[in-house]
Amino acid sequence: MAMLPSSPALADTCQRIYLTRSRPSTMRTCCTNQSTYTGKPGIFPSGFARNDWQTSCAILSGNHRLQSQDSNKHLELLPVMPSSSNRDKSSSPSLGLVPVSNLPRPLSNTISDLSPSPTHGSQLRVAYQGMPGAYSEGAATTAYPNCDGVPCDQFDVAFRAVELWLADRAVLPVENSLGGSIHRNYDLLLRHRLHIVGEIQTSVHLCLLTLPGVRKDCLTRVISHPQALAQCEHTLTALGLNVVLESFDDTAAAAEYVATNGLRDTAVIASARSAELYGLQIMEQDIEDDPRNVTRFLMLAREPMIPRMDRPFKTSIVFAHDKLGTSMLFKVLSAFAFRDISLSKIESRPHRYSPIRLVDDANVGTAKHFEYMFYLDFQASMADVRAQNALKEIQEYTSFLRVLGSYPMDMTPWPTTSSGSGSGSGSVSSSN
Ligand SMILES: O=C(O)C(=O)C[C@]1(C(=O)O)C=C[C@@H](O)C=C1
Repeated sequence: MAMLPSSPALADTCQRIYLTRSRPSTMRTCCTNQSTYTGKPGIFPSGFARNDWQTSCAILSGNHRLQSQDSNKHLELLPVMPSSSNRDKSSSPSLGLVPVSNLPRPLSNTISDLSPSPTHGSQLRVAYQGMPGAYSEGAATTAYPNCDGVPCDQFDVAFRAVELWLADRAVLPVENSLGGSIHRNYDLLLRHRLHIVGEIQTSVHLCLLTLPGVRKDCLTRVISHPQALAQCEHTLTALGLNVVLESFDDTAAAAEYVATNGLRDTAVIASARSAELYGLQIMEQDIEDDPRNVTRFLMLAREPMIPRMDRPFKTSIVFAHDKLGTSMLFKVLSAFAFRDISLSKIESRPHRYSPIRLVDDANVGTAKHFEYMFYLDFQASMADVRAQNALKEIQEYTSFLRVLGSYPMDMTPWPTTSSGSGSGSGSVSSSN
C-alpha cells in the first residue's frame, strides 16, 4: 500500500516531493519553556525519507505519468528536504527494534495499481488518515470492528480511496474538544461527493514516547500531529522539557520516524499502540491537558444511508447565500428554532468560489466582506417532517444548500473515568 495528498495547491509540491521518496508535512516550531508557543502552526517546508514508500496502488494517473516519465528530474529535487530531516537521516537508521516493514504502507497520491485489495468482498475496507497506530486507526476499528484498515497519508486520499472503490468507508476527524475543528475535512466534505453515514466520538489519551533508554534531559524536540501537540501543550510545559515542537503528518508516522532514524534527542506524542508497533518506550502517559479529551470522527460512504425515525439522528448540511445585506443566518437558525430542532454545531469556512463580497453603499470607496460557507449539524433525521420543512424554508434564504448526511447520533454513554492510554476509547453511531 502507499499514500495521497489533498488540495490542488498542494498537489504540485507533493508530487515533486513524493517522487523523490520524501514526504511533505507542515511543521511548526516553538519552545515549551518559553512563552512563544501560541498553538498556531508556523508553516515551514518539511519532509522525510521513506524506504519503499510507494509500493503498490495509486489513485492519480497524472502522478503516475510524472513518475514514470520524469524520474531523473525528480531525483534532482532531493535537496528540498529540510535541514532537520537531513540531520536526522545521518543518525543510526536501525536499532533492530522496529517491526515496521510488515505494516501496511499508507495510500498516497503516487499510487499506480488500482487493483482491489485481496480481502475485497470479504471485509469492509476502511480508509483513515495516518499510519497504523494513529488515533484515526483506532477510531476506524471502533467504528467498524474487524474491518481492514486502509492507511492514507492525507485526508484527501481517504476521500478518494472511497470514491475509487479502494476502500468502502472513510473515518475522518472533524473536531476535538481541546484543539477545535479540523477545517480541512470540512472543506473536503464539500469538495467530494461522499455521504456522512455515522459519527464516533473517541477519547484520546496521549503518550510521550522515546527510544528505549532515553532520558528526559536528552530531549531537544517533540514531534507529532499538530492536533496532538495542541492537546497537550500545557502538560508539556509542566513537564519542564526544554524542547522545540514540530508538527508531523500523523502521530504514528512521527513514532515510526523516530524509531527508524534512531533519534535519541526526539520524543513523539502518540498512542500506546504506536509505542508497541514501532518499539518505543512510554515515557509519560495520559499527557492530554484534559482527561476528557475527545475527538469526533465522521464515517463516510459512497451512498447515503436511509434516514430513520426509530432512534436519534443527526443531519449535517452546508449552505451559502449570494444576496447582499440579508439576515440569512438569522433566518436559517430560526427555521430550526421554530420547529424545536436543536443545533449541535455551526462552522463557517471561506467561500471557495466567491471569497469576497463587494458592498457598494459604503460612504467612502468600496467595502469588502469575506464570504462564507456555513456548516451546520442539527438533531433530527431527514425522515422527520420537521427537518424536511426546515430545509424547504432554508432553501428560500440560501443560494446553495447541500445535505452532507443524515445519520444516527452518537448516544453511547460517556465513560466517567479515563480508560488508559491506548489508541483511544470510543463510542460509535452508525447503522450503515
Ligand atoms: O495523528 C493521528 O494519530 C490522527 O489520527 C489524527 C488526529 C487528528 O487529526 O485530530 C486524530 C485524533 C487526535 O485528535 C489527534 C490526531
